[in-house]
Amino acid sequence: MSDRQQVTNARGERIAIVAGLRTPFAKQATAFHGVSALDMGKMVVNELLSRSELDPKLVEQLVYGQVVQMPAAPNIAREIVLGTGMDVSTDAYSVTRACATSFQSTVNIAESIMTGNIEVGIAGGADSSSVLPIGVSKKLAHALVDLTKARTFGQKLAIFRRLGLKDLLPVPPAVAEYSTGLSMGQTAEQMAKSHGISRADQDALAHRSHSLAAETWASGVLRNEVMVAHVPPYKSFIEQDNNIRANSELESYAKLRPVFDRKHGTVTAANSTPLTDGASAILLMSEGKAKALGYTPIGYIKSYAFAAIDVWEDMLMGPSYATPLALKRAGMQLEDLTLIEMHEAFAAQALANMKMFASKKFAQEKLGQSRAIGDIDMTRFNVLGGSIAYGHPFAATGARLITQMCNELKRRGGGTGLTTACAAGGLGAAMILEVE
Ligand SMILES: CC(=O)SCCNC(=O)CCNC(=O)[C@H](O)C(C)(C)COP(=O)(O)OP(=O)(O)OC[C@H]1O[C@@H](n2cnc3c(N)ncnc32)[C@H](O)[C@@H]1OP(=O)(O)O
Repeated sequence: MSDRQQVTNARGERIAIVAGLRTPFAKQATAFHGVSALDMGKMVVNELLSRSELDPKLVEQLVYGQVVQMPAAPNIAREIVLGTGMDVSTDAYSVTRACATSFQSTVNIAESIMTGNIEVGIAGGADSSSVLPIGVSKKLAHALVDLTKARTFGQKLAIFRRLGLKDLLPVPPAVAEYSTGLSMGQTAEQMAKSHGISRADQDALAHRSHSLAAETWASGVLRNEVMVAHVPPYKSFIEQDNNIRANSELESYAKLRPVFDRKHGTVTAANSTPLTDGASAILLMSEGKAKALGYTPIGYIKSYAFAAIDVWEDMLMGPSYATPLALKRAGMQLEDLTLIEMHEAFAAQALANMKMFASKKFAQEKLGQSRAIGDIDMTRFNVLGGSIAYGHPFAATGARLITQMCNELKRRGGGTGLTTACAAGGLGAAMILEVE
């Protein structure tokens, strides 16, 4: 089998990213408080269709994802189709790959186009940290099921007697690994310690992220890819990401106390992504269809790869495993890339991955290759700032990275760009995009 990946349909046409759009990203319980991921998903898909002036009937498939699932609407993709002006016959299904979910939905649509099953599709993802499926304790859930079977008052009373007061408390979903119980922040702490990532370096990366993102917003370039979101019940709107700190002082980062290891830790609110609400979407077509409909694509998918590693150690190291695969499949080396965009879950995680990109030892021992992935040139890395500043509505981030990369490459006159993300479950995603 060849290492190279042919990201085309049977006619040899590339997979075109015709347009990408997102809502502004808002910190938990701020502008999108009370607005579900589904509602944000509907907003962004509606606006994408309207801005693209595309007849919704032409969209043959919509693949969408949400990391924090809402039990009331488990197939968010189909609800988006039914809740927007889309044709009811548009096929729709939902996927999850934790923080790399919209990489996955993009690949699903791309693969549907590659096989010739469809010519036009929409991918994306949305998450809300403000509208959550707040659950009940295991004991209460057990009792509630038993109650439906109890016939007599005495049987019902006996079931209630099994419960203590604390069993009645609501249980919010944890941002933690199911199999290890470790929170993402604890994993970031673990990675900072095992890879010797200092607090100062983490704060400096976070500060860089905010400064670049603030400059990017000030330049106006994000207006093309970030919609103004009118927030139900339509008395307010949000037009810009609200986590970004313009003119923040690096000294103020150093003052914060670590969150996940209060005594010996280095991971703080400033060098972590915040809990965020937001949605994104991408319109994909075969190159021929895009041309026939008169669109100029913003980019094409050159290669992609997913990887999976252990969850007990270095769980957020996915980019260091997925990137070499995507590079190999594109027939490229890291230094050939015009730009690199890595999801910053935590500064410690991004810095540990950057360190492993440069490590020959890591390449030999973990990847079975003699050469390091490559040194990251900071003038090409997260040039518009990263997730620490923009925020990270889990399922929406991949599509943000892809769209932002295509548009930035275009502004620079074209080239190739890597987008990569770590994800819970020890997963990693990487996609190389080419722009003319
Ligand atoms: C694959 C993956 O992507 S894994 C990642 C998944 N995502 C996560 O796990 C989310 C991680 N993040 C979190 O859980 C939360 O954001 C936390 C726990 C780190 C912080 O939560 P909170 O304490 O609610 O953050 P909050 O925004 O209130 O900030 C705390 C303080 O730090 C301050 N602060 C935050 N950022 C900065 C900054 N850049 N500079 C200076 N001060 C800052 C805030 O102003 C606030 O100060 P105050 O208490 O005086 O008001």
